[in-house]
Amino acid sequence: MRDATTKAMAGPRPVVLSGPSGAGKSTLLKKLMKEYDSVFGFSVSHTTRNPRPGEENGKDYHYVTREVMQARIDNGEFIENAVFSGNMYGTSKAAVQDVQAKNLICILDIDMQGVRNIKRTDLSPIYISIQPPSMAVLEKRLRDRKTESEESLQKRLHAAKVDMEFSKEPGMFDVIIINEDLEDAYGKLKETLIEEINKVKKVGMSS
Ligand SMILES: Nc1ncnc2c1ncn2[C@@H]1O[C@H](COP(=O)(O)OP(=O)(O)OP(=O)(O)O)[C@@H](O)[C@H]1O
Ligand SMILES: Nc1nc2c(ncn2[C@@H]2O[C@H](COP(=O)(O)O)[C@@H](O)[C@H]2O)c(=O)[nH]1
Repeated sequence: MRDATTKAMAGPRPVVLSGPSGAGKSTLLKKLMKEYDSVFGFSVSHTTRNPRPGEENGKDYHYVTREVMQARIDNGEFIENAVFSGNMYGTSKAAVQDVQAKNLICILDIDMQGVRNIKRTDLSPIYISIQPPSMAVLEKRLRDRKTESEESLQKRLHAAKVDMEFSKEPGMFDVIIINEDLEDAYGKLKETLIEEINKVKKVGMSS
């Protein structure tokens, strides 16, 4: 998995947001990208899952068939890939390079398998885990989101238990943020990233 392609274009340090499905990763990263649109760029992953209402191809994900995804993986186009809740997901080299070429902070929203795989690359991101306050709250958020079938919901809750244990492994994450109150969690996320944000802003002002 060690790969120098993304390192060659190194600019600001990328950011990995991970944590259980439903913990609030997308909610937090959308807030961040809205407030700092000229600082962050989202690494648009590929997936074989169906788009949810309101999601856009090329913006939220690149939606592909299993055949296309597998062919691209076999062709070495991905930095990491994983199967989550029965669907394939992956970060392409192009997704990261597109953001890095603009000198923006590249944000990856990936599961724990992705975190393990990214740790074997040269990307060297800041690793942040977004955690729910409890499994009960997580289940309520996932149910209220109304995006999952009962089967998918159960798979995601099972993965969440494993994920929350995994996040306790020493050194796995630079920062763990409990997303109970959204504004508090967002404040902690900004605090964690403010140094990198200011670096990018400074370069933007001098160019
Ligand atoms: N602090 C919060 N308080 C209450 N609801 C929240 C909070 N943060 C997020 N939510 C809600 O919880 C649901 C799950 O959030 P979100 O979709 O951002 O999770 P996620 O971690 O990105 O999930 P996935 O990995 O499945 O994409 C959403 O409906 C969102 O509006
Ligand atoms: N390893 C990877 N995981 C990814 C990637 N893109 C998203 N994800 C993770 O999948 C689950 C489910 O996402 P959802 O959009 O179907 O709810 C979530 O934990 C994401 O973080 C990827 O490229 N690689």
